Amino acid sequence: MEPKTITVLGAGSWGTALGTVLHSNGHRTRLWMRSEQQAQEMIEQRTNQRYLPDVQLAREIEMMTDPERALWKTDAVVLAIPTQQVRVALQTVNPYLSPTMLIINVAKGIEKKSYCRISQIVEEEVKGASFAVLSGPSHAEEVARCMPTTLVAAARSKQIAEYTQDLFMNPYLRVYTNPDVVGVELAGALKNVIAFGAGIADGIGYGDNSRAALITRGIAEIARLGKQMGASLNTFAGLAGIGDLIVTCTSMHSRNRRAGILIGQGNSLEETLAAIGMVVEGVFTADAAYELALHHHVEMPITTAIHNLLHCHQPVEQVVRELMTRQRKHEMEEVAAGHMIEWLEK
Ligand SMILES: NC(=O)c1ccc[n+]([C@@H]2O[C@H](COP(=O)([O-])OP(=O)(O)OC[C@H]3O[C@@H](n4cnc5c(N)ncnc54)[C@H](O)[C@@H]3O)[C@@H](O)[C@H]2O)c1
Ligand SMILES: O=P(O)(O)OC[C@H](O)CO
Repeated sequence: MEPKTITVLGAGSWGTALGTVLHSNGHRTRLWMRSEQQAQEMIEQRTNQRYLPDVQLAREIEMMTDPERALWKTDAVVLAIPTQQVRVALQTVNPYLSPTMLIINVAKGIEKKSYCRISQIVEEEVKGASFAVLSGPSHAEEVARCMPTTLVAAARSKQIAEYTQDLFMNPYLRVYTNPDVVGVELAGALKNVIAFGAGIADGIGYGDNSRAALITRGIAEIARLGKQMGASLNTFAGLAGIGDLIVTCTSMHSRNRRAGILIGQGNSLEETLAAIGMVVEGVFTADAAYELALHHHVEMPITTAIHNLLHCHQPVEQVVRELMTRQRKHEMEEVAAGHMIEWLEK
């Protein structure tokens, strides 16, 4: 691929890490951020001390706060902004976007109140924009250190998915394509809620059995909602689905898991978010996920439990007891629905 000009909106941990990837792939890379002070520090120190310390940033990566300069003749715009801020950020830069620019979202969440996925926010805010989503098991701390990582680039058009794949793919970052935008977006957003729950279980002092249960039953309920919303079930068995859920439920890099651990240890939500100091998407998406489940008449017991814990202030012990003592169930949906599988009479 010919070198392109790429603007990353948001210089947190993920935006900065992806900036290093794009630069090492030979693209002209610009990082746009709100804070003049942060931009100056990054220009002078060639590091992102707050969000990704100890990672050296190449001299050629440009840091800036002026949206007009950041978006001047750019080929693609990477949205690396926390979900709840994406709309306002797009409104800020909108006058400088052009219809030829591809918008690639890398944030993982669902907007509160509107219950919009990011592709829907982009559709509303930037009419006619081409869109792709890049997701999968990928902690910034490892990608920025060139540790082998796999991702999924999803777009409705094969050409856009492959263009996104080519922009990011390199010997340490392997990117697959997928046509299922809805599935990839939902998988990335909803796994954060489950990972927050897995962290809570760890914080309480529960063991590996509990974590495995949350991962397995977590992907089952994510896929159930996804299917109802038109996603492909295969997506949930892939990198953006079970792959990302595994890494987020098990890694000490995970902001969602670490936040859950602090809650499980008895800290308040306020203390927890302040201690993490970066976005904990699962906390903000839990609400929207709960509402979507209600709207689509889909059972999502773990997500509901997290929602109740966060918003109905139910004590953790009560939430766990309620989850474990629900009505007994079949594991397979087909059996639960009375289809397939012949049981022996005795
Ligand atoms: N960190 C990771 O490893 C990782 C990996 C994959 C996906 N993601 C996703 O990427 C998104 C960003 O996560 P992160 O970890 O980089 O978050 P972060 O908390 O490290 O950084 C967020 C950045 O966005 C900036 N920001 C917030 N509101 C803004 C606005 N209105 N305009 C401009 N900038 C704004 C903040 O100043 C900050 O620099 C999240 O949705 C997250 O789920 C993160
Ligand atoms: O650190 P987290 O929990 O926000 O997760 C980051 C990525 O989504 C992992 O793939």
